[in-house]
Amino acid sequence: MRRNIVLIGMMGAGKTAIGTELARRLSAPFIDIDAEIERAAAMTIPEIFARDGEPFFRARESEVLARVLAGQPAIVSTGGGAWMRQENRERISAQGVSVWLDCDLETLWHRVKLRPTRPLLQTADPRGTLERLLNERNPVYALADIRVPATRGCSIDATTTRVQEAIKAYDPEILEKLS
Ligand SMILES: Nc1ncnc2c1ncn2[C@@H]1O[C@H](COP(=O)(O)OP(=O)(O)O)[C@@H](O)[C@H]1O
Ligand SMILES: O=C(O)C1=C[C@@H](OP(=O)(O)O)[C@@H](O)[C@H](O)C1
Ligand SMILES: [Mg+2]
Repeated sequence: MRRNIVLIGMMGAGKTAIGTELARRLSAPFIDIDAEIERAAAMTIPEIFARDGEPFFRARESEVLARVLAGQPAIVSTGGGAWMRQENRERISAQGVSVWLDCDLETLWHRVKLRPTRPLLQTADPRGTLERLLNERNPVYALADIRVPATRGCSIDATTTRVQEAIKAYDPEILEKLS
């Protein structure tokens, strides 16, 4: 049954911020998959990448996502790479509505450049890495049920309103299941 709202998109697109605000407005549970992984591992995401590597992180990410999607209906914010795995996409599509926060490179870079919390960007050329990932991932993000533009001009508030309206147009019943 499709009963979760699942935010997908690049690092810095606003999945955590918009998910938090959407859940507040709907009085619905909010779950951030990265935060759940950190809680379960009692380590931060950079620590998990440094100690156990990306394949280990991806395996934990899929496990946590499956558990969360099967739990109470919720607003779920994924990490940017979660949607890249087919098994994750299939689970999300079976148990929720996927919402892609589509954001341009300049905006993403502006938001993530000062934060050391994203291990994939700890490279010699982080902006180039972000651009490469964006170009690789955008065609896959485009498979989402709903696309919402999330560029620099739109505040968290305005983007959340757009997400709400897009979900209402796509499947009004899912909002009822959440509240
Ligand atoms: N629409 C927006 N307008 C302004 N700032 C935003 C917007 N969306 C996100 N941010 C800010 O950008 C940063 C990254 O957002 P975050 O929600 O962590 O992105 P993600 O979870 O997709 O990586 C945060 O500091 C957040 O407050
Ligand atoms: O894009 C990615 O592969 C990742 C995005 C991060 O989450 P955010 O998208 O919330 O930054 C986090 O899961 C990890 O650093 C990997
Ligand atoms: Mg996030």
